[in-house]
Amino acid sequence: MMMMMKNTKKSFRSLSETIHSLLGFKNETNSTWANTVCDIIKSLPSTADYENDYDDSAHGHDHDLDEVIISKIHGELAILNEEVCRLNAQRRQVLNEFLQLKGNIRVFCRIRPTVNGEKFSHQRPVVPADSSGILVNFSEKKRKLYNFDMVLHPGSTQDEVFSEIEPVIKSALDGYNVCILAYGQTGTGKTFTMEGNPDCPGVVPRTIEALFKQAADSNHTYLFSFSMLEIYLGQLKDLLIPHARKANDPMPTCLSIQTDPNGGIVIDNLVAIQVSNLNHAISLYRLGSQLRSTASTNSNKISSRSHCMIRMSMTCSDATERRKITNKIWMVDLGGSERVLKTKALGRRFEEGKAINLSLSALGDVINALQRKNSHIPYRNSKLTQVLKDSLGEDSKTLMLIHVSPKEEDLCETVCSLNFALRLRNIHLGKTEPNEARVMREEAMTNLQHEMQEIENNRDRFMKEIKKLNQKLDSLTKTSADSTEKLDGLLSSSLKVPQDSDKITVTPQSSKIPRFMKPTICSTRKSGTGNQNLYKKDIRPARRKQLPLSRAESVSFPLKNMTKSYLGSSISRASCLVGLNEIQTGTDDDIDFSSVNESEANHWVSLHENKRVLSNPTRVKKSKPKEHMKLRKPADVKFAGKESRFENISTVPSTTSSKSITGVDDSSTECDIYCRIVPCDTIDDTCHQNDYDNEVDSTVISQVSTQEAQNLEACELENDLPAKFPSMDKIILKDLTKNSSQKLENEQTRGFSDILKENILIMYNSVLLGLGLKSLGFDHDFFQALMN
Ligand SMILES: Nc1ncnc2c1ncn2[C@@H]1O[C@H](COP(=O)(O)OP(=O)(O)OP(=O)(O)O)[C@@H](O)[C@H]1O
Repeated sequence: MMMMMKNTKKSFRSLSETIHSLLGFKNETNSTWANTVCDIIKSLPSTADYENDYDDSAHGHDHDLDEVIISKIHGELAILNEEVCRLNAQRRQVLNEFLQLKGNIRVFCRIRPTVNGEKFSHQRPVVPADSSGILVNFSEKKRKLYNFDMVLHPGSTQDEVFSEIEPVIKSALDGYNVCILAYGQTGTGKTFTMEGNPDCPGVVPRTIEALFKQAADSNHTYLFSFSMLEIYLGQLKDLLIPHARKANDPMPTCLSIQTDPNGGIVIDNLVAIQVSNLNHAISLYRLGSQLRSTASTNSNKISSRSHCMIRMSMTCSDATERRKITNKIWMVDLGGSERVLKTKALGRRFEEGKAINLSLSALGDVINALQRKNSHIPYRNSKLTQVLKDSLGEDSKTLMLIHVSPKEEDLCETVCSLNFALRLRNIHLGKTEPNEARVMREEAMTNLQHEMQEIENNRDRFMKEIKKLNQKLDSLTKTSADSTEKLDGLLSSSLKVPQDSDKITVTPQSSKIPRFMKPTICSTRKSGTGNQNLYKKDIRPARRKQLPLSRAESVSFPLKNMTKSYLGSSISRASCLVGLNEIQTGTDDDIDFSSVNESEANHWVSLHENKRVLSNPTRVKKSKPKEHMKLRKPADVKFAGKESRFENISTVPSTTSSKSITGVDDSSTECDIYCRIVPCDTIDDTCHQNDYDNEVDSTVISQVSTQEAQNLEACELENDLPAKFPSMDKIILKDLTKNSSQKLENEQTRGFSDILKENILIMYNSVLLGLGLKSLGFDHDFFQALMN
């Protein structure tokens, strides 16, 4: 490259010498363009200058030092990352041991506080005994203690509940399937625990938040997707797809449960939406919650009549040590168990209650069989257990949150719930765990917790170190990129190196070139030179290029009849169609894609592990043409007949020309098009009409007198000028007519031989200049422009 540059430099010199020697008559001719050519050549940097600059910027000591530091940082980062991976694996192992000691199926009990002025007799029926026991008072003499992994007393906060759940979220990120279930009688606070309210968010929003946070803190990249369904009357319903409400509404796609070759559960047709942040996931959760089947019952004003299941799937491909590449966390708000006789439910409510009780019983059977390590696990007895099949077994973590009512009249249901929980727990830990064994277990758990804390502290330290190094690396690479850019700038200001050619093209400094020598924008575009700087990162596409109608990545989505809380959030295709009040459809075919074309729709829904995964779609708004852009529309514009005529117009001061003539402020690439477009509001229509109809042939001018020619030209020019600028057009007109009269005067005073001589001389010089410039790499377009 250096050799090439030197050779070219030689050719610059020889060109300048050649032109100087060949144009020995330069002084006689006194042509301004010949002087300008010499100026250009003189202004070219000398070889020595270039070499110095190049050496300074590209081969400086700083640059070398940076390179050394960068490679050192890379080395350190590799070691630190390895260390973090090792600590992650260690932490995972310790956490797993800890959870195993705690129990892969853990059972908590939450006692609902009194609400809405509920009153009690002198003795409360359900009282927390200690942190893990509940005392049930059947009568004054008869009491029974129930033990759990943890008891959450009536005054417990959502924070306290979540702190018990948090360790399993780490397990989920480690690749284990996790299942969090809220079980209990109707009206005992299951939905409150899982969903919460804006003031006290529940387990679902907190879990999602923790997932995103912990994923961001880890040194891996996770991809999350959100799904939500309900099991209503034994049927699976996608809560991100609107249900049919009217008779003629199409039925939603049927969800079916399949098992993949690895034993994983796949729900066919379930919508899974990739979520990149908490807000996105929460807006989907809210949307799904609104579609839940609820009804008012004797026990609860807004009673859930189904099992609501929220699934967050996570994929992490860059952590080989993870249990699975893709795993999931299920958060299930189970339907309330109820005594149908007590609730006096009839008809549909009765059917709902029956279906809920049946599936809850099936769930109890499955967990019981799992704990007993039975050879047959009765998963197939309900849809609920089929869906949770791969999240309840050995290789997963289960949390059961049992909810009980504090009311005496609910004692029977409370005892049922407690017995259900006991059945799960007793099997896991053994009915009578000796005290000694329990103490040892607890001690081991505390040690493991400390060990885990230490590992996490070390890991955090390393992570901080990695972050610091990365920042340093960024700043160093930026510096080196800056210096490269500086070098590029230097190169492009003097020598332009085309990517695909070994030729070096000289780009003369535009300010030094007379206007007639500048290539037109059209020619630069054709030749790929000009504004398209090869080294510029953001090469702007020509404006004419239409933007694609939709992008794969999401920003926002137009929502029909969406409540205020959803506005501005990214929502699924389903939500786009939901219209909440106007529920329409559920199938791919039925979905109202009226605002979306077919290819877009296909783009949104991609198959991901047999699931329908909606990549977050974005509808790119067709923006209304701006006022000044409207001027470009054919109906609104008039084309000046000749380029030369336009050029006259373009001499109108910049404020006018930039707005009214080009209509573009920054796109130089489009300039050659819009330059020729004159908006109708800047040209008087009558004048313009004359302009075309009465266009004067230039040959006529030679036949008329000088004065007539002047008048005619002035008249023509006057017609061309915008009527809006009377003062300015007079000035321009005066200048132009003056020039043309001078020209005619010269024509008359000089003899024919003089004119011929001058023309030959110009031609001769042009050829010489052409030969010289050709050797510098100027292309055909340039000469065309020159000739024009
Ligand atoms: N821990 C709590 N603190 C304050 N209010 C609570 C608590 N638990 C429940 N509630 C209140 O009790 C009422 C019933 O709760 P919720 O709807 O969550 O019960 P549920 O078990 O989900 O009922 P269902 O099974 O019928 O859906 C609600 O008004 C809720 O706000």
